[in-house]
Amino acid sequence: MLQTHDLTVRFGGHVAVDRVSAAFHAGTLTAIVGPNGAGKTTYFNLISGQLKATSGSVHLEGEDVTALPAPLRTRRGLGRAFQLTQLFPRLSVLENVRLAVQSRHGGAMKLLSVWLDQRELIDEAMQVLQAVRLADKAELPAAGLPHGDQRKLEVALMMALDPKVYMFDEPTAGMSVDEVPVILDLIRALKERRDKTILLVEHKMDVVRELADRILVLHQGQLLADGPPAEVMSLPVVQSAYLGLEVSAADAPIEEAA
Ligand SMILES: Nc1ncnc2c1ncn2[C@@H]1O[C@H](COP(=O)(O)OP(=O)(O)OP(=O)(O)O)[C@@H](O)[C@H]1O
Repeated sequence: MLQTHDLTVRFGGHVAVDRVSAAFHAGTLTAIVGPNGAGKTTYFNLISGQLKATSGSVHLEGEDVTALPAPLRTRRGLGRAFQLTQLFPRLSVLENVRLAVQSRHGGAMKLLSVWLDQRELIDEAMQVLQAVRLADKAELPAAGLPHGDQRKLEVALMMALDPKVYMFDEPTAGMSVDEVPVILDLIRALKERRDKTILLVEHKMDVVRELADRILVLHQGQLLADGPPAEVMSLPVVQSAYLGLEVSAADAPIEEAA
């Protein structure tokens, strides 16, 4: 289980994420929605360790990981789609994914011969590339991929690490219409496995409605609503937030509105 407790970050006087408490369970896909600037990406950054919290905590499987830097949180099983800056741009697509597969296997592969190591790692990396439909671009340098393919590569790298918690931040943004279903199918397949905790920041409400077991609404850094999709989306306070009307979590507590 992943938990945030009163998670908060301030940038000067601005509180971008404001005492957000929530728990995320394996087998559940939670969509995090909210208007632009609501704090969704910042909340992700606090969970993954890209940003240091001003106060509050993040727990993974009962362990307090709040003080851990991002790479150590990754090792504990928190998977955040890689940013392009974290790739090896001159290495091929396949090499990048192979390195991610290798880092997941860690010491376990040492027992095998070097040749077997390489063969198995490459086979596994190719399977991941097939899943995201990038196998035909395996030999190209990562930096040369068009935008949609780079987004697929980000997902491929996360899959190669096979974390306990998958965090997708607008995974289909900037993709062409024929590429979007590839990523959505993958997320659907992950969900069907029932053993992964999936967090999805997504603006497209049709995607959210189809995939989410639960919706968490952020508004001005605060948790405005948290619950099953139909229930949450029908709340007047949520509709107001989406229409951009003046509203705050304090004006309409979720308990009263539900
Ligand atoms: N490093 C930073 N320094 C200062 N302000 C920041 C920083 N990161 C985020 N913010 C501010 O925090 C607020 C929340 O931003 P965030 O990107 O998390 O929103 P979001 O909900 O993901 O928005 P969008 O849907 O547009 O991506 C915004 O007002 C943003 O300007």
